[in-house]
Amino acid sequence: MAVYTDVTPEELEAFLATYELGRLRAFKGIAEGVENSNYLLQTEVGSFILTLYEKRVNPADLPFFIGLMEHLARRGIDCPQPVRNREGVALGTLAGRPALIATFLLGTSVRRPTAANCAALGAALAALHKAGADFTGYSRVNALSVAGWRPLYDQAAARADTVAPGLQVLIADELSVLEEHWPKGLPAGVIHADLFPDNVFFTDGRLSGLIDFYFACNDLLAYDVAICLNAWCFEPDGSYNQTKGRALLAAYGAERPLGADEIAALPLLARGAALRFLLTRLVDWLNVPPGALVRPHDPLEYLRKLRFHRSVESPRDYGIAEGQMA
Ligand SMILES: Nc1ncnc2c1ncn2[C@@H]1O[C@H](COP(=O)(O)OP(=O)(O)OP(=O)(O)O)[C@@H](O)[C@H]1O
Ligand SMILES: N[C@@H](CCO)C(=O)O
Repeated sequence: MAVYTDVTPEELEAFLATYELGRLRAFKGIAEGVENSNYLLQTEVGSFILTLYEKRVNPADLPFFIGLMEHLARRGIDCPQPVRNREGVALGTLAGRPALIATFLLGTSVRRPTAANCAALGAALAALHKAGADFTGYSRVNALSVAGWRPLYDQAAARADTVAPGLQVLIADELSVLEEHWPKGLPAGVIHADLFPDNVFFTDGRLSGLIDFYFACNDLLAYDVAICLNAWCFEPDGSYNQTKGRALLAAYGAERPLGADEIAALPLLARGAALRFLLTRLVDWLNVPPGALVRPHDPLEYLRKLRFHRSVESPRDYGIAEGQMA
């Protein structure tokens, strides 16, 4: 995350007094991430994460996110647990923002995922999809699926070529193709939609937790797989690592076999996922708020990934095993 909204110790102490978490011992802003403001809190009873929701989070969606984290935890998924205040309410207001305290998960994220990490991630993603299947109390449309990309393009188009020559036309072309051919009718359910390595914790080499559910929504399950192929299976030099892709896809498929229609759609879904992150990164890159403690992500990383997906000829190029093809 990042810190966009400053909180004073007095404000925080008054907020904490409404919870059964004891007195505040220490707190500090967390620089990682780009979306919301996050603080690590130490209180008399332990460590917690305080999140203040920023621009991309619609307050109306917060009951979905909070309900989902509670549901997944009940289904055995290791994820942060919203902490309820003395009145039994999880969501509060602090420094003028919607605010949530959640449990702190142990573990660290990996910077350079190995094939074994990718396999663990694939299995955890499938487990998440299965655990989300009976989360029916709330639903949330994916605001950052294909219908949401053109508005992002419109925000960035005029200045896109300042980031890379020719970028505006490339995105416009890609958008037209994806809008016309985006798959319909594939299996859908609750997806995480942002399960990057920085949102997955490992302890002693074992996957120990998933965080950051603030893009979770109801969408195509295979789109979540495509997001993870983008986020986990490329090397720093921009090349796709088929061994990592194979590990991720095989471990996912062992828990939740992909259908032939989902496999056939993978190249297009991966293109869409690359465009989604290219667009949000581009908009953020062009609009860093003055004074914010944030490091914007490089949009061009996703331009390179998009180019790879455009060159793919078959789902086999991602490492789908023969046995997984119909
Ligand atoms: N429940 C938690 N337990 C432990 N650490 C956490 C927890 N939630 C967040 N963090 C820490 O805060 C950092 C930022 O959190 P998070 O990834 O949710 O932020 P974000 O702004 O939504 O980021 P992103 O750019 O991934 O969308 C994480 O990298 C992690 O170090
Ligand atoms: N995971 C995203 C940031 C949060 O949406 C990215 O790397 O662009």
